[in-house]
This record gives sequence, C-alpha cells and structure tokens, in this order.
Amino acid sequence: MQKLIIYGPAKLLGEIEIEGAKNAALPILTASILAQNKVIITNVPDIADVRHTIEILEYLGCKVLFENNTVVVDSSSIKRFTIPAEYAKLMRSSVLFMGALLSKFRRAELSNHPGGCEIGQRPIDLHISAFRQLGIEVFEHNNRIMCRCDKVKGSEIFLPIPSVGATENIILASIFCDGEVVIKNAAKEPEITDLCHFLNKLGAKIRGAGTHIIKIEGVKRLKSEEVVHKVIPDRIVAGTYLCAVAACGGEVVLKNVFPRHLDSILHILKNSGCKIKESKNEIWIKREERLKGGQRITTHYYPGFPTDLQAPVCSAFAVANGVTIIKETIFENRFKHVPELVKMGADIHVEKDIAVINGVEKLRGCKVFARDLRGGAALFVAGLSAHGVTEVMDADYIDRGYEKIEEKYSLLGAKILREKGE
Ligand SMILES: CC(=O)N[C@H]1[C@@H](OP(=O)(O)OP(=O)(O)OC[C@H]2O[C@@H](n3ccc(=O)[nH]c3=O)[C@H](O)[C@@H]2O)O[C@H](CO)[C@@H](O)[C@@H]1O
Ligand SMILES: C=C(OP(=O)(O)O)C(=O)O
Repeated sequence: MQKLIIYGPAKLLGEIEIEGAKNAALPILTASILAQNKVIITNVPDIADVRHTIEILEYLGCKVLFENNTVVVDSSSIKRFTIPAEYAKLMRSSVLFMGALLSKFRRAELSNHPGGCEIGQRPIDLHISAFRQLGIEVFEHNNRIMCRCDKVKGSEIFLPIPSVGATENIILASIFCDGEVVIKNAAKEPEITDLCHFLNKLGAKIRGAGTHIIKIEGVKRLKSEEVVHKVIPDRIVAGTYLCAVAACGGEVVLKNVFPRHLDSILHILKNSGCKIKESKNEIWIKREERLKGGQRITTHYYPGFPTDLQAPVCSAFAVANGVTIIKETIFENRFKHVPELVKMGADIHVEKDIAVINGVEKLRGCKVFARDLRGGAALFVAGLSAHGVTEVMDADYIDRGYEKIEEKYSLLGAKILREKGE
C-alpha cells in the first residue's frame, strides 16, 4: 500500500493546471467501444481508475494506447461482452460497461456487483429497472448480472433519484433504440453532458444533457469518421485545491477549470473570507485571515454542493474560526475521514448524516488511514495544514482519482514524500 508523508504546515503559492475529470473520462472511455473508427481522447487523467478501465477495454479486445494524457482506442477487434469479477470489483463505473456492451452486442454480463469506494450501499436497482423498461432481459444470480435483448425499445423512464450512473447507463444502452428513449429526472452533472457531447460526436442523437429531461433518438449506425474529444476539467480535483488553500492559506491560480462547475464551493469559500476571482478558464484564490466558520453545507445533486467535496471541505473547516455544520444527503457512510481528523486534533461530532465541526486553531500531524478516495484527499488536505508530520496510509485510494497528487502540491510549495507503506 502507498503512503504519503506530508511535512506541514504548508502555505500554497503558485499556479496549477487542473487535470481532466475522472467521472467524465471513465464513461467516455467506456463509450468508446461503440465507435466505428478510432477515437482519440485527450485530457485524460493518469489515475488508477483510468488504468483499470483501459485494462477492461483491452480485456474486451480493444487496442488502446495511453500516453501523455491521451488515450487512443481502436475497438474494431472487440470480441467479448463479459466483465470478469476481478475488474467489476475494482470500480463502481465498471457497471457502465453494461449499457455500452448492450448497445454493441445486445448482450452484457457483469460477473460481480460493481465495486469502488464503500461510502454507502450503492445498489444498482435503478439501472436494472431502467434496463427492464427498455425491454432488456436482466438475470441476477450470485452477484452476477446478465443482460440481453433483441432491440432496445423506445420508452419513457422516470428515475426516482437523479442517479448519475443510472442516467449514463440508460444513455449508453439507448443509442440504437427503436424510436426514442426519454429520461425524466435525469442527473444533470457536467460529466454526463461531456459524455453526451462525446456520443453525439460519434453520431448518436442525444438532446437535453445538463437538464432533467434527456432524449435519446435511436440511430441506425454511428459515423465512420475518427473522433477527437477533450475531457472536461475535474471540478472535484479543482475543489480540493480550493479547500487546501482555504485550510492552509496562500494564493493559487487554478488553470484549465470551468468556474461555473464550481459555483457551490466558490460561494461557500467567498462567504468564509477567501478572496476569489474567476475568469473563463481560471480561478484565483487568496486566503490571508483564518477561514470563518458559521456555514451550513448540505450535499446535493448538481448544481448543489457535491458529495465528492464533502470530505475535503470538512478538513478546511476543521481549522476555521467557528462552528460549521455539514449534512451528507447522498451516501449513508461518507464520514469515515472524521475519526482520522479527530486523531489530528479536530473537534468534529457526527450524528447520523450530520457533522458538527467546531473549528480548532490547528491540527497536529500523525498517522492516519484513508478509507476511501475523497476521505483520503481530506486527510491529505488536513496534513498540509497540520503542524508536524502526517502520514496518510493506504493512499492508493487517493490515487484512484488524483493524478500524482504529491508532485502537483509540491509545485505549490508543499513538502510531501511518497513511500510504499507496510
Ligand atoms: C464514477 C462516478 O461518476 N461516480 C460518481 C457518481 O456515482 P454513482 O453513479 O454511483 O452515484 P449515483 O448518482 O448513482 O448515486 C446517488 C444515490 O443514488 C443511490 N442509487 C443509485 C443507483 C441505484 O441504482 N440505486 C440507488 O439507490 C446511491 O446509493 C446514492 O445514494 O455520482 C456520485 C454522486 O454525485 C459521485 O459521488 C460519484 O463520484
Ligand atoms: C465516489 C467516487 O467515485 P466512484 O463512484 O468511482 O466510487 C468519487 O469519485 O468520489
């Protein structure tokens, strides 16, 4: 297991390029199996989840090149429609291969329930019920999910929860549908819009991405041209930098960002005393005075405050002046970072889905354990602001979603080492 050793406290200064979004790159790579020709996907983050997705593509029979954040996928020799259990267990997004494989082969099999971070139950009932509404037969046996159909039928699907994954899976499965599939109460996350832009470049006919109603008009076939697509910037990685500056102080310019994707966190940090300026693709943040608490933050579907930033923001407000209340409404088990922050001297109490943070003047470095991706990032942020040495164990979780995190924060003046942990 990997370990990150952080020598705090850091003051963050400089400019940093934000990498491409994990949650856009993963469904786009998955969708690339549908392309008629080679696809070239740029701004792909070099993270563990991308590497695993490429392994799945190769397993299925695609030829893939990954160099300098560009992935070239040639799916002309794809031959398999089964995702083996060991791959399914690695990542939640493995479930998206179901939709894509159904469009490709009208058959798909996931040999295990999709894995990923344990932040809640994360059932896939909405994916399965939507598939059935599309006329797809779904069999479940011992965690194994098998699907097949003759034709995906045009239908109207209402999602009781605007699930990101279910919205993406329905879109992927419906590309060649008979007539039109309409998703009502669809998720509106920017990563879904990016996936739809990519699919439309391939020749799909999708309207309404970014709104609550997405319409997929079935096409007979996709275009034969080569397609190039640049993945959108990672708003969660960008938001983590903002939390780090808010916690540590300093002055940083984030480059290659879409500020509009970060409205909810920018609003909170502005109200807490951070100076922030935004331009088309940049955010400048400066924090001089100690961060002011007193906020009530509730996680929500986009454009609300993202659950994926809940843990990093917890670390920022752990050292704010005053009390901050955070309510987690999306996942049932997403406060695993709190006991670790408490070890570092934070004063945080969790009662069901609410964390009450009494800001302390400073945290102390110690050995802490990452339990999931964003919780790990939160410990990393806490380590940057803490006095003394913080060892973040099981940093492999962080590597799922942050590209070379220690190198990037070192460019801003932080002192961090990576070691293979025990
Ligand atoms: C790879 C990826 O893009 N992951 C993101 C995606 O995860 P993911 O797609 O798994 O998240 P969903 O939007 O589906 O989950 C939202 C809520 O719906 C529930 N649910 C979901 C599906 C289902 O069939 N049944 C059900 O009950 C989940 O347990 C959760 O409580 O969106 C989450 C919410 O923004 C983010 O935290 C993840 O980073
Ligand atoms: C929960 C996350 O990812 P995944 O859905 O891939 O587990 C995340 O990115 O914070």
